[in-house]
This record gives sequence, C-alpha cells and structure tokens, in this order.
Amino acid sequence: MSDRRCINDNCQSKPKCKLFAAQKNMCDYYNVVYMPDRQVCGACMQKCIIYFDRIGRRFKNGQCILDDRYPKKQSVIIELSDSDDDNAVDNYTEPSTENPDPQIAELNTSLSTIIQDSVEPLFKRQKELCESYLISEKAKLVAGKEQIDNLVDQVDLAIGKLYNNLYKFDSQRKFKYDPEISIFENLDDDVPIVLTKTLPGLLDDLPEEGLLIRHLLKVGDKVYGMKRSQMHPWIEATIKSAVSDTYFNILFDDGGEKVLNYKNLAYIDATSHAQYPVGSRVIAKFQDMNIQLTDKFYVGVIGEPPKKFNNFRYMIFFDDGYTQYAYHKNIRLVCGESPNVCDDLHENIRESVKTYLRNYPERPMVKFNKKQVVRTELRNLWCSAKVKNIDASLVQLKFLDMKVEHTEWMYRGSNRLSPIYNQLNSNNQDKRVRGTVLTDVNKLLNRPYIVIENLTEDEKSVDIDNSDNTQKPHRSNGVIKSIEIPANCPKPLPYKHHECSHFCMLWVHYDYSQTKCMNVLTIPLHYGFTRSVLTDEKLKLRKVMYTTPCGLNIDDEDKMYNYLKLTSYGNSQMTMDLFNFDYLVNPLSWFTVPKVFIRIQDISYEMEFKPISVFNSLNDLVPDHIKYITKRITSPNVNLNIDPKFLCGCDCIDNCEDKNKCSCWQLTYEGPKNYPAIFKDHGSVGYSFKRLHKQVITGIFECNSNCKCKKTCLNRVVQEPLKTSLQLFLTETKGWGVRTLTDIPKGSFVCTFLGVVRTEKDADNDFSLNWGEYLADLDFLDTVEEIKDGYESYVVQTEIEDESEDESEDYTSSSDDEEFNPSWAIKSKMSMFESRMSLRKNLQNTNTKSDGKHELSKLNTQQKVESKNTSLLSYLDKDRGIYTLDAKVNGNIGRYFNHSCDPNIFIQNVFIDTHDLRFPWVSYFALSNIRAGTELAWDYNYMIGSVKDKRLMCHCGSKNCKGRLL
Ligand SMILES: C[S@@+](CC[C@H](N)C(=O)[O-])C[C@H]1O[C@@H](n2cnc3c(N)ncnc32)[C@H](O)[C@@H]1O
Repeated sequence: MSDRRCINDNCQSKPKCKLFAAQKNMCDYYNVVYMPDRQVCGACMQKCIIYFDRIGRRFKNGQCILDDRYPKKQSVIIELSDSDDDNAVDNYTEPSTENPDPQIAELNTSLSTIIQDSVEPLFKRQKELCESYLISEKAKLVAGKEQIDNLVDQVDLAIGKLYNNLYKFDSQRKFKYDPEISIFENLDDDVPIVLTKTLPGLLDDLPEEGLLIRHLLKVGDKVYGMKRSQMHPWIEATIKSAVSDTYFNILFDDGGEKVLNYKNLAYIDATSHAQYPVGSRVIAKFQDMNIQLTDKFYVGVIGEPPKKFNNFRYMIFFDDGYTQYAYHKNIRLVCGESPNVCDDLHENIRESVKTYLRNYPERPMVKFNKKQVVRTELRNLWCSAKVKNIDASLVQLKFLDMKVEHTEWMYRGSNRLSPIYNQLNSNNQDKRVRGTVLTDVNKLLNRPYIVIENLTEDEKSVDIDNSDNTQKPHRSNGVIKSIEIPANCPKPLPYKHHECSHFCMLWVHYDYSQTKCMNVLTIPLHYGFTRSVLTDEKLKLRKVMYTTPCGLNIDDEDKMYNYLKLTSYGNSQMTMDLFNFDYLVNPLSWFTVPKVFIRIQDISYEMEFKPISVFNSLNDLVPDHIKYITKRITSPNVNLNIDPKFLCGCDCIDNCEDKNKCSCWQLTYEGPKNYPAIFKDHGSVGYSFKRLHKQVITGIFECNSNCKCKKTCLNRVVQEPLKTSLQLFLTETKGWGVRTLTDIPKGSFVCTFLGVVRTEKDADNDFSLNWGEYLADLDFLDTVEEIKDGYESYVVQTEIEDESEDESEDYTSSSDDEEFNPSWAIKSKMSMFESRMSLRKNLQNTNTKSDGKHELSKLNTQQKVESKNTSLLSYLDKDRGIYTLDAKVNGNIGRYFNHSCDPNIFIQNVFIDTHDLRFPWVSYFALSNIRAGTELAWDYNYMIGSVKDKRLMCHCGSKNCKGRLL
C-alpha cells in the first residue's frame, strides 16, 4: 500500500499533515481525475476555497471569471498512483441522482426552476463575457503568431539573400580567356578530336568588338587590289591617283596599273580598332590545318566571329567557294562595300550567303560523330564521304572509293551535305512536332543529323568551365546538405557466421509505407543497413560496400539481390532500387532551400507517395491550377481497353528472375531482336535490377495484374508509386521546371507523364489556341516504323562503311566519272558535270595549296529512294489515329519537365495495363547520375521551323544548346 498524499502535486505541506476528502472541483483545480478516495491537505484545500470564493464573487458581480488566475494546466491529467485500487477510475461512477420519491422529485423540479430563474441571467452574462474574453485572447495570439511568422520570414529571406550573394560571385566571375591553339589528336584512327592548348600571345592582335571605321584612301597609301578576278589572289599595290571618291588608279607591286573601285581594294594592315562583324567584306590568307599555308589573300565575307569554340578565329566564306578559318592578323578589311554586302559576292555563293546572313545567328549544322559516312555532293554527284576531322563549324571529309584520294574541308551547314540538302527540300510542315516521344532515328543509328546552332553574344564564349550545365545543380537558392540518419535507427549487428534467412531482417521492422519522407536511397540506412565508400589507395579504386542488418558485407547488385531474396518475409522485401553501388552517387545528399520560398507544400495534395513542393524565389506566383492526376484518363471518343482479360501475364514464382522463362520479359526482348545492330548487347535490353540503362525503342512490357509474380518482382518499375523526391521551381527563362532534391542514379525511373488520352484530331482542334506545349504524342508505332526503315538503310550504309575500311580498296575504273561508288552516286537532275573545278585548279598553279578541290553546289533536286516496306501502321484500321496525351488541364508532375539540348532524362514507352501498342505509358528515366538540386530535362525533339509563325528560343543553358526549340 502506497502512502496517501495531497492531490496537489506541488503541495508544500509536511508529509504527515492532516488530509481531507477532496471534492470534484478541487480535483479539477489541481488537474487530477476525481475519485472518491482522493485527499487534499488543509492548506491546499484553503487555496481552492479562496479561489472558488473569488470566482463565485466575480460570477455574482457579473465579471468575467476567465480572466482570473487559474493554476497552470498540465498537458496530461495527472494520475495519482496512491490508489489502492488500480481500477478505481474505471469502476468509478457518478452517484445516482435518481430518486423515486415523487415529493422529492417535485421539490427538485421547483428548486431547479428557482435556480434557473435566479442564476440564468448571471450565466448568460458570464457566457458573453467569456466569449469576448476568448475573442480578445485569440486576437492577441494571432497577432503574436503573425509577429513570429514575420520574424521567421525575415530570417529566411536573409538566408535566401545570403545564398544569392554567396553564389552570385560564381556567375559574375569574369574570365579572361587564354589564347589557344587547336591540336588534333588521333584516337584509334578515329575522328581526331580538337584539343585546345594555350599559346601565349596569339590573341594579342584580336581587338574588342566595336564600331568598324573605314578610313578614306589617299594617294600614296599601300593597299591590296583585285588584279584579275574575285577568284584570284589580291596583290599589294599603291594608290597612284584618285579618279573619283570611289575609284582609284592603282600601281601593283608586281607591275601593271588598273583603275579599281574601293570595293576591290583592301587596307594593307590589320590594325583595325574593332573586330570585323559577321557580314563584313574582307580578304584573308588561305589557311588550312593540313595544308601548307599560302601567303595569298582571297576575297570573301565573314561568316562567324572569333569565339572560344572556334579558337578565336573568323570563319570566312570565300568567293571561290571555300570556307575557312582565319586569325584576325591574317585578315584585311575591304575598303568599301555595298549596302547589301551580298551584292558584292560572286554569284556562285551569293544566294547561300544571303540565306546564311538572313538566318544568322541561327545556323542549321550537321552534327557528326566518329567514322560517320555522309552522302555529299561532289561534281554534282552524290558520293559517300567519311568524316576525318571536325574543327568547330567545319568538317573534313574524305571521299570514299576515289582513285585519287580526295579530302575536303566543308562548312557543316553546306547544302552539299545530304542532311542539309534533304531538309531544305523536305516539307516539315506536315510532320508532327508536339512534345513528341519520337526518337531521332538518325541519332539512334549514329548517323549525321541536323542541329540548329545559335551564335548569340553570350553563347559558347561564356561557357567557362566547359561543363555540362544540366548535370550540375542550380546552387542559387539552395544548398546540398547531408541527411542525418537518426541515431535510434537499427544498426548492423556484429557479423557472426550464419545462414541468412528472414530472421536477418525481421528485427528491423521494415515497412515501405513508413518511408514517405525518406530519400529512397536512405531507406536501407534507416532499417539496419550501412553504406560506405571504400578506397584502395594503391589501386586508386573506390567501391561501395553495404553492411546488412546481420553484419554481412555486400559490394555488388547480384549479391544484394540474393540477400534480399533470402531474407524477405511477407510483403516486406526491400527492392533493388533502394540500393546503388556507384560511389559517385551520395544517398545522403539533400538539396535544401529556404523555407520562405516554398509556396505549396505538395502540388499533388498527397496524391503522390512523395510530396512535391513548389519553390519560387523570383516572385509570389504559384503554378496555374491543374487537376492533378496519378492515372491517365481518356476522352470519351478514345477506346482504351484496360480489361485484364485482354492482357497476358506470366506464371513466374521466382520474382521473374529467370528472364528466359518470364513471358513478360520475353515480350520486351522480342522487339530488339529485329534490330541487332542497334541493340548490340542483346542481353542488356530492358531493366537491370529495376534500372534502365538504355532506351528500348521497341517498348518495355512490365508484369501486370494477370501475372503470378509478386509486386516486388524485378519487372515492375513504372507501375510503382513515385519514389523520387522532386520539386517544382520557377526558372528564370523557361517557366516552371522540375528538379531533384536527391541524387538520382543512372537508369532510375523518375516518373510518368500523365494526361488525357485524346485523338490527334481532337487535340489538333486546340492547336491554334495553344500550340501544344503540354501535349505528348503517343507515337510509339511511328517510331518503331521509322526505326525499321532507317535500320534497313543503316545496314546498307554500314556495309559500305565496312568495305571502305578495307585496306585493299578495289578500284575498277579509271575514268573521272567512275571514281565514285555507283551505288551511292545518285546523279542529280541538273546538267551533268557542269564543272567549276577549273576555278581552283587555276589557282593551284599559282599557290602552294594542293588539296580541297571544290565546286559549288547548285543542287536542286534529289532522287528519293522510297521504302518498299509494308508499314506496321497499315495493319491497323484507317481510323487507328495517333493518340496524344494532353496534360494542359489534367496532368501530373511529368508535364513540367523542360527541354534540354543536353538532357539528363529520357523517355521510355512502357506497356502495363494494356498490350495495345497505341497506348504505352510514357515514362522518364535518368540518362546519367544526376546530382541533388539539378533540373531534370529531356530532349523534346521538336522540329525547328515546323510550327508556322512560332519561334521559341531555347534557354536550356547547356554547352550544346541548339539555340531554338521551335
Ligand atoms: C511541357 S512545358 C514545360 C513546363 C513549363 N516550363 C511550364 O512552366 O509549365 C513546355 C514549355 O516550357 C517552356 N520550355 C521548356 N523548355 C524550354 C527551354 N529549354 N527553353 C525555353 N523554354 C522552354 C516552353 O515554353 C515550352 O513550351
């Protein structure tokens, strides 16, 4: 039996003082549950009586009883442990008030009436008083809260400013470029890569940009003059006399006199105070990396200003058809030019330069890769030429199957290159463009493809660190912090030899539903695993090691998979996407932003498994309202059948581990079998431990509701709830964008793109209002078709390329015409062999240049090789339509991903709830390891110029930015 004691927990009376029975109001006062055996000491009882007496008087006097001092309430009612009977509380019942005696009952009623009549006005008054008291107290609290909120905001703002100031330094850094020289390095006989090395003093001659001033010519001035024609070198001369303001009598140094217009004269030295702008008429020394330099000046026009990417050289379109780079010191300004400089050019280049200058700074250029073969016009025939070198905007091509080796430097935007020619002659308007999922087939087949390069002022020259912007976090407004795993999380036990079983994991109580707020890669670290990066100093190797809850060390995916399999129990098996063995990925990285800029805590309003916050540090805006969805929906006229009856599933009971036995994996494998050259390593097609390292153009078929396998099977990825921690944020130039708050390992599933499935026609009706920025065409079938067509020509091309690799090239013909491979030389319809070769040939007699035979193209037409293949699409009914996902009004986070010319995520078509090839799930996967804080962006693959009257500049900021989106 415990000692009896006073109900006041803070009682100051002596322990053995007299105690009295405590009434209910006294228990209330001291905040303990009333029970009949509660006791109170005299002093504490006295305090109570005084209090209630005072309250009673206030009540009687019509004063508010709430503003009196009442003992501070505890958050929990104190349970005194001195009761003899632990069940006393449960057993206690209020004394019964029922009295069967009718007289007493009548008395009771009249007493109630008396009390009611006399006390009710007091109660009423008291109620009003209490109400107004509470209102004023609430107002005080609200004001106090506001004050605190303001203080917090101010602190956050100050932190935000500090961040900005801290990182402003980076963006404001001024870098002075070191002068550089290009060095060509041969790698495995492939295309040499242009390296840049510092060469002091080279840039000393390059003036700043500014106003170009042409000074007036006077008698006695030394000049260069056009002695013969625009095709010939200009010769040093002296002005003998002025015939008019613009005509001068010239005495050439090598003899002879001529009257020349000032447009045919050039200043003798390069002492210009400003750089020559694009479109300036100049003469320049012919210079070629592979050919001996000449001392002769030829006339041309500046096509490209000196920039870091071109090694601070000007690109010059010469009148004789060559395009070359030249340093400032090797260029001289022509003394006069027409208002439209193109009027001064030789007619052979006039039109193409005119088009070039009209579109400048945007230029369609062919993007080349190693060893590629491109169809190129030579002497009005289409020939195969192999890429030898690339130097900024120029490519050096070696023509194949020529009896006499023929190489030539060419501008990458020349219409003598078939990709440019084809684009000029094709009608892009009838191609669909909207957020297409279509993969660039040329890119995929490793063939040259066109990019629009943009030479704006702030272009490549400000790209100071040559790094890939999209892969780097936007540090402003946030910093990467390290997540701390709470100390009370289970830790691995010391390893003792044992056979692993579910007991190894049982004690950590893993429950995926509890991991909502965890970075997915930290989940194992909360449940008994540790992860360390080990460094072998000697071998300079690093590797990741996980220690399991039972103390086992695991350093690769296979072992981890086996461990998880052995230790799984019930449904609580950890999945492989919670683990990563790349030491460059840090599971503890967390991109942290000042709270004050979080405008919405979760744009999905808890519809996603992970909250997606909205961050805006630029203004107060929040994204326009959309109906957030987590499943695609269909418009009424779309017949999408997701009845499981129309799906086939697998019978696997091994978590679909044996891919050869799983019928769903087999569906994924079937597609690429037809394209062995594209999917070289056939075994690696599709998911590998829940990650996708390469796009499968022919689609992925996941396990589905008809399959016998478990939800944790390796072939279920896209169907799982959102696992990546994403944030929607306002960018400075692209509207809203999405970034990751954690590191994402290469190949990880990011999320899907959801919207309303509509017919293309239906979506087109809206096109004029909204050109389709939130539409993604479901053009899976189209892509596969295009790959099929492209693949067949690829096979032909590869064969030719392989033949050309052969050392023992077999030249069977000696005639000029037959120098070209007949299978590739497609004769243009223009008159055969309208040779302008003679232009340069003549020059070759007078200068040291020995290569680069060149003639200008007047290509107008080209025979098109029609595909004889039967289209897959033709098997579908004529109403098959192309369907579109419209995320304008209904959508998910996938609708906010911006475009990047250097993307870090890619699109994959996945089939889950239907095997109808018209309705894949459009899903995003990580193309590379992505650091916390980095914006996620994919390549929209829009066709530039395909939407009439719509121009959209690209602000992706990547090194390879093409400049335009549309
Ligand atoms: C699918 S939405 C992406 C989300 C969009 N930024 C927003 O605020 O809702 C596509 C639109 O974003 C903008 N955008 C995306 N990538 C861009 C880029 N690299 N440069 C400029 N604008 C871009 C364009 O306005 C484009 O029409």
